[in-house]
Amino acid sequence: MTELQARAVAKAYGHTPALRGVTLDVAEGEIVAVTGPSGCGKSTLLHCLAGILRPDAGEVSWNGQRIDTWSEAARSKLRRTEFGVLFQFGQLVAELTAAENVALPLLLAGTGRREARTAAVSWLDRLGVADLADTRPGEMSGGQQQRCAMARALVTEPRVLFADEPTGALDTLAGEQVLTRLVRLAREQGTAVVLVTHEPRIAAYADREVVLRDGVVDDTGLGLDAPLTGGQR
Ligand SMILES: Nc1ncnc2c1ncn2[C@@H]1O[C@H](COP(=O)(O)OP(=O)(O)OP(=O)(O)O)[C@@H](O)[C@H]1O
Repeated sequence: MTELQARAVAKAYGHTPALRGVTLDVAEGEIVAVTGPSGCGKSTLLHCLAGILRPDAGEVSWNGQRIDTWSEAARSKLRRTEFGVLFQFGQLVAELTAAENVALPLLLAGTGRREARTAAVSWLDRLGVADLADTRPGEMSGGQQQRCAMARALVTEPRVLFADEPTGALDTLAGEQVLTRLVRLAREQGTAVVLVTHEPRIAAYADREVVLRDGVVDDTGLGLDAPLTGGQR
C-alpha cells in the first residue's frame, strides 16, 4: 500500500529551482534511496516529503491525507510521532548522555522516565552501543555518535524514517556498517526509509533507487552510470 505520495512537487529558493515537478510513491515498509548529482534536489525533496519544507506547487500526502497544507505545528507533530528524521551529523544534545538523547523523543511524547530510559538503552543495544548509554557525545567517535542518533530516530518506531546522507561524515567501511544495521532494523519493524545518498554502493541496500537530475526524476533507467553533461557527481 502506498503511504507517502509526492505529486508534481516543485520548490525554488528565490530564482533557483531545486525541484521541478517530482512525483514519487513510497509504500509501507519500503526502503527508497534517492540519489543523483550534487545540487539535483535530493535534500530539498526529503525536506518536502518530511514536511520540513512546504513545496511551492504540487502535493505531499500521507495515508491519503494532504500534509503540505498543514500548519507548522501539525507537521512538526507528525515528525515527532509517525515520521523520524536523521541528518548527516546526528545533532545529539551535547549536554545529555546517549541514553538521555535517545529517550528525549519519548519524553516529549509523554512517556514516563523509567520506560523511556529502558527503551533508549534497548535501542542503543540494537545499534551496538549499549555500553555508551551514560557517555556524552563529546566523548564518542563520529560513528558512535551516528549510531546513537539512529537509535534516537528509531526509538519512536516511526512509520517512515527520512535520512539525509546519514553516514556521510563516516569513512566508507564505518558508514556501510552503520547503514546495513539501520536498514535491517527498519525492515524488522516495518519502517519505510527514504535515504538520500551520493553513494551507489549504499543505494544497493534499498528496495528501489530514485535518481534525481536537475530537480526531476530521471526515469531514463540509466541511473548514475549515465554520462553527465553538467554538474558534479
Ligand atoms: N537554502 C537554500 N538557499 C538557496 N538555494 C538553495 C538552498 N538549499 C538548496 N539550494 C539550491 O537548490 C538546489 C538543490 O539543492 P539540494 O540541497 O536539494 O540538492 P542535493 O541534491 O541535496 O545536493 P547535495 O548532494 O550537494 O547535498 C541547488 O541548486 C542548491 O544550490
